[in-house]
Amino acid sequence: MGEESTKPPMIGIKNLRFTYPGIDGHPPPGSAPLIDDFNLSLNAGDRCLLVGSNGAGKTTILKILGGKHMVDPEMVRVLGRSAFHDTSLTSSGDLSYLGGEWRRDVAFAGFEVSIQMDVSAEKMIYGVSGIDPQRREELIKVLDIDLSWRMHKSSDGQRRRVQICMGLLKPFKVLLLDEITVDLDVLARANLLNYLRKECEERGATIIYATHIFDGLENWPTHMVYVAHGKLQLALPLEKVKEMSNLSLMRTVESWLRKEREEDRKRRRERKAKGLPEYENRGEGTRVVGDPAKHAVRLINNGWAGGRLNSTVAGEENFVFSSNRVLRQ
Ligand SMILES: Nc1ncnc2c1ncn2[C@@H]1O[C@H](COP(=O)(O)OP(=O)(O)OP(=O)(O)O)[C@@H](O)[C@H]1O
Repeated sequence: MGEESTKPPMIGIKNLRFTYPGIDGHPPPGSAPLIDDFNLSLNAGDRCLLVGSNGAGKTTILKILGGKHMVDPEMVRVLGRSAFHDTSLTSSGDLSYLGGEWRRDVAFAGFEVSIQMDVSAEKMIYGVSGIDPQRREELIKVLDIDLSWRMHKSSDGQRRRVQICMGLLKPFKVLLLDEITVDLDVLARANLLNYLRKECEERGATIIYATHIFDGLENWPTHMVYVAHGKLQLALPLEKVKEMSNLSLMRTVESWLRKEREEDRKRRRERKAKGLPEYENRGEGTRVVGDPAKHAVRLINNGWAGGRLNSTVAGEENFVFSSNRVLRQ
């Protein structure tokens, strides 16, 4: 992907290695990296499907690219810049990340807002300043948004359309989509996919889309990236994937995941036969602090910024939720 091009890639990942940090910002001792030896390069116009089984590391990779997790700036470049360190990438709208959370970090009324508050779709969408009115009208039409929808009373699909619209208002150069079309109806999803294809073909935008849903995607991507256990398994142009397999995209991915599961099972059986634990230690992102003989506390990195998550873990005692400087929402 892009090896033959002389232009710098829109997205460049080089020897990426990442472990979720413990409370002190360091990986838990003895843990294997969650993402390891990951390399990928994407050019303008590329539309890349990121596939893999649950827990493979897709969201983690997208969050790293979206500047939400800190890594060595040389490992991940977006538009030639480090997404974590160069916050102007996201504030300018050049880099847009759309994930499953009901939150948009667009500058609306000057701060991050929840998309579930008592406010109209119109206020949300028109509250973003510096937007080309023609682009805004087109997005409202593509996503078939009724501007009078009240966000706290909308359906999940309606709210999702507004969220997607807000994420696309600025003419992004790189768009990271973490399965956000699950709530959309068939028409909204098809229209959105067409719009995104057009953005790549006409404006040279680059998109990575992590998904488990292959409806309407048969000829949508230009590239396929398959990740398993945080490691890159395949990164190929779509036509190469089609040469390798005459199955549909969904069946092709299914066959990869089946093979992966069989290999996992075999590996676990072998580990067990050797008297080793079935599962390797990949690090939980938790760490015990204090004197265990007294009242040691297990600190949990829950991936949320401080004070934003009100939650308890039923049945667990001596647990303290905390956040970490190197993780952003
Ligand atoms: N904040 C966190 N701290 C520690 N570990 C985490 C954190 N978030 C995710 N993980 C772990 O990282 C691994 C990869 O998770 P990730 O969400 O990237 O997978 P995914 O491929 O997106 O999965 P899915 O298809 O289920 O969305 C999982 O084993 C998960 O438990």
